[in-house]
Amino acid sequence: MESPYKSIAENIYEKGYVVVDDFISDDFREELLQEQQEILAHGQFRHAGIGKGNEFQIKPEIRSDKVCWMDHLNLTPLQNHYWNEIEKIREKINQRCFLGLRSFEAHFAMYPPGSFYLRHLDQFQNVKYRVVTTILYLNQKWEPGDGGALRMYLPKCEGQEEIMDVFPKGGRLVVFLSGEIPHEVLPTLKERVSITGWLRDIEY
Ligand SMILES: O=C(O)CCC(=O)C(=O)O
Ligand SMILES: [Fe+2]
Repeated sequence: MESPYKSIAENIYEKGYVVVDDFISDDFREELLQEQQEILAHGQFRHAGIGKGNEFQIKPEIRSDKVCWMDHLNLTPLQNHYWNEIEKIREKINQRCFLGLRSFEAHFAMYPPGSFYLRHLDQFQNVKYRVVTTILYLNQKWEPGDGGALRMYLPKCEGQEEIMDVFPKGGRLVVFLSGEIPHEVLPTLKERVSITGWLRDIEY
């Protein structure tokens, strides 16, 4: 079988996004979820905001998730394993797409019941170093009735868009071009846990 990393890079090159099921094993997903729950229990999650630097604002009417950033200089063993998986994607994307990706940033995200994130692009308006978004879902089970889909607006010819809804099924990885694919998180009925990361064209 073709390596998932190479196939991710090929899909990013051809269409700008890809959804990969079972990107990680169920054991690894469960361990990451447990780590997230411990961090949450220690009160280390914060209300997420929008914008960068002086533009940063907490706006619950736009996004109502909570996040905990990973520290790339101080990763736990599990976070390091996750980082290494993303590193393999970074290498393949650079080889195939010449995007000059140099670094990565990531946070755990937790959407409490009733929360959402309205339509947006992941590139900031003032600084555009986020080039590729990666989202890995950690919930054990997800039913369509639980809501919380990631809705992507895929650009088509003549300004048209195609809507694609992706459920946050555990172990599923979604990768897309941060500056090109608008997306939103539809209101979730259940606690929704993920790791969101961005491959960047700047050094640490
Ligand atoms: O969790 C998701 O499905 C998307 C999250 C997102 O769009 C973001 O954090 O920028
Ligand atoms: Fe986003």
